[in-house]
Amino acid sequence: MTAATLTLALNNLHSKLQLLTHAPPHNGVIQLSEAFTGVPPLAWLACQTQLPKVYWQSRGHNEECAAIGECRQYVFTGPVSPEQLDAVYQELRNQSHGQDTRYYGGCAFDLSVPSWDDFGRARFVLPRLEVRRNGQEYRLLLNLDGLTNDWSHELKQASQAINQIQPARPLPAPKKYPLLGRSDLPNYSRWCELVAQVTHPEFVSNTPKVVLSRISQLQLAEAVDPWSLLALWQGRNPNSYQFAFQFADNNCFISCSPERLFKRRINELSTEALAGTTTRGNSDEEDKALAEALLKDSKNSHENQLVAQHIIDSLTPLSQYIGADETPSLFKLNRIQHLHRSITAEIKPQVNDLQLLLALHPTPAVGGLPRASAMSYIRQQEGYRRGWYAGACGYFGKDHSEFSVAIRSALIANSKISLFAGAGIVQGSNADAEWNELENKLATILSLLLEL
Ligand SMILES: C=C(O[C@@H]1C=C(C(=O)O)C=C[C@H]1O)C(=O)O
Ligand SMILES: [Mg+2]
Repeated sequence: MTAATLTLALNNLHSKLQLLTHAPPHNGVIQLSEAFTGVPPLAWLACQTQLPKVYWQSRGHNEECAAIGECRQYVFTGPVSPEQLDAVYQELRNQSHGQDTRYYGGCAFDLSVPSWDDFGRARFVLPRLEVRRNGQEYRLLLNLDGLTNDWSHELKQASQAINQIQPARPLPAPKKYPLLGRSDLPNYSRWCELVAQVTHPEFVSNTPKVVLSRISQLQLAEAVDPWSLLALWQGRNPNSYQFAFQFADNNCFISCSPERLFKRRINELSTEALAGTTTRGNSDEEDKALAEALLKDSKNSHENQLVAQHIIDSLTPLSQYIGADETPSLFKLNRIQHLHRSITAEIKPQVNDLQLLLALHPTPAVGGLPRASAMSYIRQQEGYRRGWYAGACGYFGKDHSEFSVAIRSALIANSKISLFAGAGIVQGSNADAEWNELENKLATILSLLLEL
């Protein structure tokens, strides 16, 4: 049997909805699914008019999802405790009734401080409609809330969502934008002060690592299309995650992050320590020399080792078994290369995704060590709100869950784009070299946006 086109799949969903007119089959989420021939998910999503919009592509490109609208949404704008998150998480689990439902979303870098408007400190969406690709197979999914006390309204909403689907058009051609202004916070001189403070021997003896970061706000001459920009970014770093969250008009968070927070398949967990950075060479020879120097460098090895050890310590109480690469290998990106250690674990049967998320996030790759003192320093000294930058973004599902660390990311509001970059500061860090590391981490996105 050949799979249906998108139009046919939408019609089939409509027909399935008609069969549910009288009552929901059970008191949970009801998921309708149709196989179809597929559409390019990012281009399709760019054309949709319903919010929120969520895009997710796994590292390795095997899984991709474009989702729109909401069947349910959980937003925490104020202070949120692990207990509150757990209560919501348990509710979601109980409603899935064995179906392949996914809650997409994320949490801010620091749950204890205000996040960005429109995003919240933590936010998870069960989308109304999803295009999901697994390898070459596409499915169109529709979620319905069977717990509602107005089922006919729920059906009407779902049917409207189907009717409002727009056909996919190709993404606008890539273009460069004239730069009207740029501001960095912290600026270079403040950065030097901060690095001096956190590398002071007395400070280091209590807090061996703090990941300091910077927001670079660019004012461009025209509005940026987040979807085209993400597609370009994806082309440059295919071995990264790509994701986007848009909850309000003209405010979209995109990321092309190399870093996995965790991936769970039933009880098999994969995570990693990605920390330690150098540039790429202009020739194979130079690239190899830079790689070898990175592998030998004690400051970079220390950055990576602290992350690996902390992840192992945090996961040990939650795992039956845990294993990690003893020595780092290289993770190469378009303009930089990192040190990387894989960590795998078999988690204990009663351990859930929320426990994993809270145990791991934020890792010392983006926060520091010990977590509490590094976070407290960042909160007091960094001077801007990180919001979802360096937060955890991804999805919770039944058998599969995956989260990435939202670095190499940008917040786009029309012609204003905020870029973020951080660097792990440890004993032996030099302010100039770390400032250059920030620049190197922005090199790919800047080369896509600006005529350089
Ligand atoms: C914090 C960022 O990256 C992190 C810091 C790194 C480092 O200092 O070497 C490397 C990878 C990430 O763990 C970022 O890109 O914003
Ligand atoms: Mg570094």
